[in-house]
Amino acid sequence: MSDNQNTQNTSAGWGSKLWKALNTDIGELVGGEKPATPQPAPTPDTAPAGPATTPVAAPVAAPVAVPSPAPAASTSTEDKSFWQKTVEVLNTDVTVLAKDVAQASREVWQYKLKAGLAKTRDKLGKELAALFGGGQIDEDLYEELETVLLTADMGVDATVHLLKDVRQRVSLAGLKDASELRGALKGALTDLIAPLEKPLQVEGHKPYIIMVAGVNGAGKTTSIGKLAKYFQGQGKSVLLAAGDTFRAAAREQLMAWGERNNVTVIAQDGGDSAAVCFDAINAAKARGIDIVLADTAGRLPTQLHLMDEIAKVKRVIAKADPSGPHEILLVLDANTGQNALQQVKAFDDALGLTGLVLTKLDGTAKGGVIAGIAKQKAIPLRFIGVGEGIDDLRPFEAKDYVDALIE
Ligand SMILES: Nc1nc2c(ncn2[C@@H]2O[C@H](COP(=O)(O)OP(=O)(O)OP(=O)(O)O)[C@@H](O)[C@H]2O)c(=O)[nH]1
Repeated sequence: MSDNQNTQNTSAGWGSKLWKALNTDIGELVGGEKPATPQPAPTPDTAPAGPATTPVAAPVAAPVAVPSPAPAASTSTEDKSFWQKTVEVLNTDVTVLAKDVAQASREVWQYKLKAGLAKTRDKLGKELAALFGGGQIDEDLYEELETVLLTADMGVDATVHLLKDVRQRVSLAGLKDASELRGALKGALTDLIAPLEKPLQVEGHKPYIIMVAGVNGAGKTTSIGKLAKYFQGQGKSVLLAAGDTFRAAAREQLMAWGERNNVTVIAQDGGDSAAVCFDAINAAKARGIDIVLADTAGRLPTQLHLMDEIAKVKRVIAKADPSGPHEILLVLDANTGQNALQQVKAFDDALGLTGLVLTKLDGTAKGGVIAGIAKQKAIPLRFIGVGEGIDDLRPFEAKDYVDALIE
């Protein structure tokens, strides 16, 4: 008999025994006497110490500990292995289930990303399809490729870089046919934007203070709501600082969101942004909160007094916690295209950015701007947004992005 058959037979024996255990009382199962009065059902981590009459409940949803110390002296070796096997199977199933859920969630995101990038892909894709349709690779083709990349908002520097890289790939691999350029372009683009892929690790500080900045309407407040949900999903506790004291609706927006999701929001009537952030950090310390997400009012880089004001918010945060802020995120609206590069530079000069969030990729054909950002200065692109839904913001992954952009 093969090992496989052996395992199946043993499992079948165990399975029918488990079925019996679930449906009959344990007293009968282990050969003991039927009790006069009902006893609580055994659970895997207590093991059968005696008879019971209540059927065992449905499998638990969290990993189960193997019985320890060893089950009661009266339990036979066979019973011990029966319960150990039960525990093993329950644990295995939960692990498999968790993997399935993670895989399904990844597939949903890849679908959303693809749908979100449809506008950019339709434009870029159609033009590239015409270019890569067939024929020889020649100078005319490179020129046309240059135009296509520029119109997808990649910017001059990134376009020059990509063309140089594509040419190298063509000559190294001895490519001749235009259809082979697609792979070369995907490779060059992935390599260019890969340095932006550095997921945010909220570890090492408690609270971990994340300050959020950006121009008006970029999606700061909405992104904070989405991020709070994202971090809650990772088992972290979150507190929000309604530091956008300029736009009253921003505070209400944040408070409504906090109420719905059971997240504390620190806000003040009037008051200044720095004071709200200061209070929020102290409240988070007192409550043992893991993450503080601090909103700020929208401002243009040309409004110098407002750029000074946001630098002050950063300094005041450092007064509440000398190690903070631990992350300074700039939220960019993808619709702004190449303009985003100036915003990155100005906010980086004022605050020293540690990460970027690119929102509204779903509403624009300017998704190529990521290449321009990567070429200018590879500040990690922590998250990208492809919709208004709460789950429409996720960590940036270069390969997924390029796959969704160039089919
Ligand atoms: N389609 C789409 N809309 C988004 C996305 N992110 C944010 N929005 C929308 O953009 C609009 C502005 O978002 P807010 O979060 O209010 O922007 P803000 O930066 O806080 O605005 P100010 O406080 O005025 O500076 C809202 O209608 C959001 O729903 C996204 O990824 N896709």
